[in-house]
Amino acid sequence: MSAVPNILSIAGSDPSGGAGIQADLKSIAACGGYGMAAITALTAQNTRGVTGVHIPPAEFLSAQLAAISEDVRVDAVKIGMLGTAGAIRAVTGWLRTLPRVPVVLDPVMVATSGDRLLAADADAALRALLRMVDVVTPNLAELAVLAGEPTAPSWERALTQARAVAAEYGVLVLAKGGHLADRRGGCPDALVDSRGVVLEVVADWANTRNTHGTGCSLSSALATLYARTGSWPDALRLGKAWLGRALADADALDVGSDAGHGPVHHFAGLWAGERPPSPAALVDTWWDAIAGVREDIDALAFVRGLKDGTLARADFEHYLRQDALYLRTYAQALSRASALAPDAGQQRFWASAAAGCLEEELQLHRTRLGSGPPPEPSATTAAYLNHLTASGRTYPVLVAAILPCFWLYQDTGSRLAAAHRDGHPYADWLAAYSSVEFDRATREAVAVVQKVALRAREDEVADMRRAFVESARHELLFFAQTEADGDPGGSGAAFGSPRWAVARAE
Ligand SMILES: Nc1ncnc2c1ncn2[C@@H]1O[C@H](COP(=O)(O)OP(=O)(O)OP(=O)(O)O)[C@@H](O)[C@H]1O
Ligand SMILES: Cc1ncc(CO)c(N)n1
Repeated sequence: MSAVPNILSIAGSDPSGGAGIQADLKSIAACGGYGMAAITALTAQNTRGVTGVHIPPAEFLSAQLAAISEDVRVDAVKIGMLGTAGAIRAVTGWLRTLPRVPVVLDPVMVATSGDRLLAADADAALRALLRMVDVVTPNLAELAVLAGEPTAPSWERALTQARAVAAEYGVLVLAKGGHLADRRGGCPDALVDSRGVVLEVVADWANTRNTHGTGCSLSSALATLYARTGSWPDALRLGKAWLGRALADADALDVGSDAGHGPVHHFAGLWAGERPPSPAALVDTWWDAIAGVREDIDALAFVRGLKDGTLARADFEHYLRQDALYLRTYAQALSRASALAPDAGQQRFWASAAAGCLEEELQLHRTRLGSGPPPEPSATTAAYLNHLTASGRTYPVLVAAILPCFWLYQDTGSRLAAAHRDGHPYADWLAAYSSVEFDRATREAVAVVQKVALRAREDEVADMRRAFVESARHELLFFAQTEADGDPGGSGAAFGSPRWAVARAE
């Protein structure tokens, strides 16, 4: 079987190319699918609005659908403008003839311009169709119609409506925040089931008028990326990152007059040399890839001794000496990430992490280890530092290599924290790595790396993942180097701050 999924759009035509099947086919191609289109309606439309709608007989829609499914394997379906109750019934009837296929329904009722795109008597038919789909992607106004309420005045209310719709129709609801009046936070979208939010993704607001067809584009991207990943949350993460790029570069196109809303740039990433959004770019899959390393860390005598307090002080101090040395070069890697960062938010995050890391290193020396000369790096420490330095050639690979140092310590620290009790000889260490500040810094670091990975080319993503996995292996070896150096050293003073700074990237 080909790795390229066959994606069918059942939707209306927008001859100006920004919405409808034209947007769907571009989105499907940009996201790595083979696009097909069964046309429900012709609109006469441009970036300023809809001037006419022509709907062919529903029987002809049925004929198009039958022609496709008699011949072509359909891996996912996106449904957009349906126009009439007859068209909806044709689609519902056709879906019943198919083996199980993932379906995304964008319940197109009105265009961005305010023009009506669904007949008033089609409501009941649409609700029947709703029960047959996997995901429905209403904007705020459409969500309100489906929920039978006024348009939500707040995002919280929209989420409540989404949950009610999910429960009533047995679907996932993607509530979209593109029309929110309150633009103080980012632009939120949330995948909601009958129990509540499954995944919320908050995007930066794109400062552009060119948002025509974003709804069509996102729903086709979701269908395509679901066919490629088998996961709706993953499809949403990838689809939103792709749409964000298409919105950010929308003004590079010159389509329509200033009075209208132009299209987004579906191929912005591809034309810049990137590959279609890749499931391998999801950092959660990297985390899964190091499950064995994480198990090995938990099983180390050093980590078990740290947890229950039986670890020999000399072993702990040997580790700390190497760690102080490590942190000095790690801070240089963080500073280099700051220097290479593409925007001020990321620049600031890495710079303050570097500063926090150096403070920690000084504190380690002063309190636990006294003021003796720095030790020689062990072979293990040197190997890890060489890897970090070698990863510093490009920003994406560097930040991927930096990440396990945050993530594995936060993960290990939060699990060891259960052992935290008065009189524990390493209580200060346990507290530092399970602090809320360190949790927050780690979340932020993961989010930054995720953002970078989703914008990277496929070969860069592969390099990032390799660098991440290699750093994780070095973390394991680093914990494992517990041979004592014979010097009992300092006095068990407190770690005031966690290992890294806690600034936020945005
Ligand atoms: N200015 C913007 N900046 C960032 N994201 C946006 C912006 N406008 C819309 N989006 C995103 O675009 C997608 C479509 O959202 P929206 O709520 O506009 O749906 P819609 O009304 O169905 O779209 P359409 O404009 O095609 O009718 C969502 O993922 C939303 O978050
Ligand atoms: C054909 C068509 N489908 C959907 C929309 C919604 O944006 C539109 N404007 N035109």
